[in-house]
Amino acid sequence: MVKRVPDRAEGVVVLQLQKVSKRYDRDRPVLRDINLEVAAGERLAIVGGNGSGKSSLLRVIVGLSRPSSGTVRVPDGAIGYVPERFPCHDRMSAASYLRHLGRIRGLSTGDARRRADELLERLSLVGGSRTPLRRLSKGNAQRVALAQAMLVPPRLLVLDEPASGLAESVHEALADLMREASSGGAVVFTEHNAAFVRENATRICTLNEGALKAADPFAESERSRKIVRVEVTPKGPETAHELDWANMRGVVRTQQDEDQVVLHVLHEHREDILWAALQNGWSINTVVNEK
Ligand SMILES: Nc1ncnc2c1ncn2[C@@H]1O[C@H](COP(=O)(O)OP(=O)(O)OP(=O)(O)O)[C@@H](O)[C@H]1O
Repeated sequence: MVKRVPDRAEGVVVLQLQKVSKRYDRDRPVLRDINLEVAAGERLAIVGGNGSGKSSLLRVIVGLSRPSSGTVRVPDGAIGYVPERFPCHDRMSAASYLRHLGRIRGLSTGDARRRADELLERLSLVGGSRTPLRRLSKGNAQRVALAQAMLVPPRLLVLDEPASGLAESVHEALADLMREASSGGAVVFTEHNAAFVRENATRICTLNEGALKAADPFAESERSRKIVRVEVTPKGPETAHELDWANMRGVVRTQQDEDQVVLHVLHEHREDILWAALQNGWSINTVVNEK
């Protein structure tokens, strides 16, 4: 059952799940008796392994999938949703698509155009806003998906792995949009990029065996696991390939330090990261244990 929460005041609960379970066919439940409250101002990250049910939970929240049992209460205002893969096979350009959607969502033609242009500029759509949707790369389609979710300020913004498919150069713009959304509502997102979660979530929950628990697994993993500091530099613009270090498995944090990139890497992934650097024409300057 899906109900609407009428209260629009700041700080109040905008999303509430009560004993929500989901099973596909006769399989064992993907979600079991999930209770969750998210208040305005929060940016909640749901983390968990592959297949743990994160996307299923988000689809239940936005109403694309019905819970097998339990109640989902959503806010009265707009809900913005960005799926893991944004299907865009249309010949329409990104700008026209967003303008049309803006009109459908109640904006005037001028406001829809201005908001679409502003969002595409903030998200640095590569190739320009006149490119037909079906010619967009996955990362650029993801930028249009984010823009459509933010056309009208959503009361609840739901993002399925927003950073993973996006170039690191756009992560700050993404984080900015998430802060903007949580200033007037709440954000719920899933993400495999640990550094992005740590920097942008105000709260973290883990999904495991269908159960949702409050946790900060990254703080815990950093306390209990060995971190290695690896400093790398590209050998030269012609020889080194650009690498998306922050999205690599085992990298918990990255920093730019003049011309070198400082990587904080989980010890067990150290060899993979060093191998990736060497394979892609990067020099390894330092490798030291952090503790
Ligand atoms: N429409 C569906 N019909 C049947 N089974 C499904 C459906 N959608 C998801 N599942 C199954 O439910 C389980 C959870 O899938 P889900 O995509 O929600 O996990 P996830 O945590 O988002 O995974 P990932 O991190 O790999 O994206 C998986 O076993 C998946 O195969």
